[in-house]
Amino acid sequence: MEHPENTQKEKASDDSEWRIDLLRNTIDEIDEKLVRLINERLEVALEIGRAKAQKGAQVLDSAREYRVLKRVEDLNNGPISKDALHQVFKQIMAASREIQKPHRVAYLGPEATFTHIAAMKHFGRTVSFVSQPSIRDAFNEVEKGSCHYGVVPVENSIEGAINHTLDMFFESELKICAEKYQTISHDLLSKTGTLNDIRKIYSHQQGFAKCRSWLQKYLPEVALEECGSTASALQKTLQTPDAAAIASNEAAHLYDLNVVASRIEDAVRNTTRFLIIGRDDVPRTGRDKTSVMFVTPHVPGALFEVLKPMADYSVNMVKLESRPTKHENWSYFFFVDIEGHIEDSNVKETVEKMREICLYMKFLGSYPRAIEG
Ligand SMILES: O=C(O)C(=O)C[C@]1(C(=O)O)C=C[C@@H](O)C=C1
Repeated sequence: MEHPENTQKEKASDDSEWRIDLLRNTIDEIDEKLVRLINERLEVALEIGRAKAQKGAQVLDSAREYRVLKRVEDLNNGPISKDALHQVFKQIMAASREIQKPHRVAYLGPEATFTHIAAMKHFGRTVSFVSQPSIRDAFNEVEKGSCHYGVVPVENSIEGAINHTLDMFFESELKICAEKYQTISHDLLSKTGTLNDIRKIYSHQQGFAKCRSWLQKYLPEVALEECGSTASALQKTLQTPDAAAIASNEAAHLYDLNVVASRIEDAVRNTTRFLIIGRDDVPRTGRDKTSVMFVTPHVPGALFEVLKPMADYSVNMVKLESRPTKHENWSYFFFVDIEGHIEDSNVKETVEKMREICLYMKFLGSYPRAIEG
């Protein structure tokens, strides 16, 4: 005779299976509605695209996208997290842009670098991303029109400014259309996702340097093989079941790998700020940043005089950076980020006053202020 406890367990398991099937039917019904609604939304976006094409307006409207994200965030009562909701809507809006007009985005490569990750997070995955060998190439691709936007790093919270990017703004007519903060953190990724399976680790030399203590503590016997890029470390890991790669968490999705361990770097995590460069004038959102570059006259107190209008018009400066002009010894370009949009009267007045005092001044763009993290 069968043990009564066993029959009870079997019955409970049958019940659960039946319940899961039922709930999955409900999910299928919801998915049907979602697909219909997403396509309905895309039809409307297509109409907007036609209207934009008629009046010669650009496809991407960062200010509108910001407002859409803010609105759905305010509507949300959970359980979906704010981040997950943002990701869903960013993908939907990327699909809208794609059917309005497919975009190409140049980024400082190679593939799977943090610039690539930041670009994908900003634009969504449906855009075509074109890897570039240098910051100059990323600017050039957008300037000659083969890409709509470029994504380049501009500063790191620990290592400071990325000088190549700042210097390019002197030569280039491109503007800053948006900014994106990306946490720089390393994960260990493998096919199985299990620490005990790992016999070899592939990484770019920087990955090994940044994660030395963790590797020594948890995988002291494992062979380390340096690769020319994170992309090649990931490719090799895909082909080697007992290997792992050091890369960003997002690279796990990109290469269909599993996370063995997260945040394995020795030092505190740092953040890089990336700029989205293009030709657009971005409308005001009410939560913006404006960037300008200038050269002051060579007289005592000149920098003080140039910055004074900010105090006079109550404008908050959030960054000041300097770079040699390379035309004359000890002469500098200053880069300033201030809060507000060039259409805000106090920002406009400030920039105009500054322009009167400066030897050279260039407006680099007003764009929505990004949230760190
Ligand atoms: O509102 C627009 O301008 C649209 O084209 C629609 C939409 C969206 O999907 O919500 C798509 C692209 C724009 O960047 C902004 C918003």
